[in-house]
Amino acid sequence: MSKKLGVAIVGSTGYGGVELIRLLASHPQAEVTSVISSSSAGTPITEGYPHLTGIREELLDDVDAATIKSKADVVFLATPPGVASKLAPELLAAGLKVIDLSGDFRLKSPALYEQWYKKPAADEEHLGKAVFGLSEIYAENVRGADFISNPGCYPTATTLGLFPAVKAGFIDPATIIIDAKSGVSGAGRGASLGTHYSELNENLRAYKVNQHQHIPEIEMILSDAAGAEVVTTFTTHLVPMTRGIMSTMYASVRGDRSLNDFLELYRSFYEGRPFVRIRPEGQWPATKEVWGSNYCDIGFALDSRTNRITIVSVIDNLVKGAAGQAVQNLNLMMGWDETLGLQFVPAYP
Ligand SMILES: NC(=O)C1=CN([C@@H]2O[C@H](COP(=O)(O)OP(=O)(O)OC[C@H]3O[C@@H](n4cnc5c(N)ncnc54)[C@H](OP(=O)(O)O)[C@@H]3O)[C@@H](O)[C@H]2O)C=CC1
Ligand SMILES: CC(=O)N[C@@H](CCC(=O)OP(=O)(O)O)C(=O)O
Repeated sequence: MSKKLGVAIVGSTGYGGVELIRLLASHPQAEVTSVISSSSAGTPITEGYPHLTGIREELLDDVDAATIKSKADVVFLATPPGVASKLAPELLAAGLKVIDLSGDFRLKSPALYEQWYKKPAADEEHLGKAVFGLSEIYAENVRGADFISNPGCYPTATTLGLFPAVKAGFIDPATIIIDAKSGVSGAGRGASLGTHYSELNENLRAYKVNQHQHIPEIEMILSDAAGAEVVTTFTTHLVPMTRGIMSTMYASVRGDRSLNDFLELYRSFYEGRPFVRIRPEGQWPATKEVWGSNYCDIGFALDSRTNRITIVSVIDNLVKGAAGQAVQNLNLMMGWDETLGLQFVPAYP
């Protein structure tokens, strides 16, 4: 049997990192050879994650480029904003391929990053080198690349739902309004006032209204689809559930289009892309229907009274929104079938 590709995970003690461990455990061509922690090196990962007992018993490694290179060929960075901007250049210089799950390399303008993330941006040279990996849209750029910037969870659900209609001119981009909701694992493992049980349970709250760091990322993708600058309204809500994102999008339809025109457009746009599933008329996707899987499910309704389209797009934030899409990008980078290690049936109910 041929040797598998060695993969290291920085931030393996976080939710994105531990989801990478789960997905890569059944990957036929890649294996995790180093799980890394900046704060708990030398302790077993099972201390923080007993569900990995008997699956990953080794000790956590320290963050060190030379050690990572001695154990792996590809490194995933599942770290908070502001870490990859410093670490990725060192890892690339050591000869590693890098897939960054954070927002550090998505926006190409340092000023825009600093405006929305309120942190110093990565250097312009590396911002220019990072390939933005929204897999279904930019697969051609990802194939053969060495450095991938994985998209955000909300931008993935939102732009997969909007891109074909904007690109085809079926909707007026200036009229788009995006109403998005996320489960709490989207905020990572660290506890905070807004995410602890009694604040979250039996509650629904809007947050970061008009200030969310994913707004410029969504606008970057929609502007690419439109071929002109698009600005948009995007409101996020925290839902008392663990996993899942639903983006509900509204826009005015251009010209005389039927619902069937939209269904045909989307089916043809995503033909051969197994992780996007277009729902038939009248069937609305729900977050549970993609739970634990790499699917993005999209449903539509056209209101003839207002001539507005409603598009609902759902993903699992930790899979298609983070670790799953990162593995999909690994597959594309390596020239493998993009579904390797990702053929999970959603866990239902
Ligand atoms: N959760 C989600 O649904 C999604 C998350 N993302 C992005 O992915 C990244 C990871 O998110 P998530 O896993 O949820 O976050 P978590 O907070 O759960 O985990 C982040 C991990 O990063 C490690 N870390 C912290 N500081 C450093 C450092 N200076 N150097 C190296 N490692 C460090 C920590 O582990 P340790 O202390 O052991 O080093 C921590 O466990 C974030 O940028 C997030 O925005 C993107 C899409 C979706
Ligand atoms: C529920 C929740 O709090 N979600 C986070 C998603 C953070 C994230 O994934 O941030 P980057 O993609 O920018 O790294 C948020 O809304 O900020």
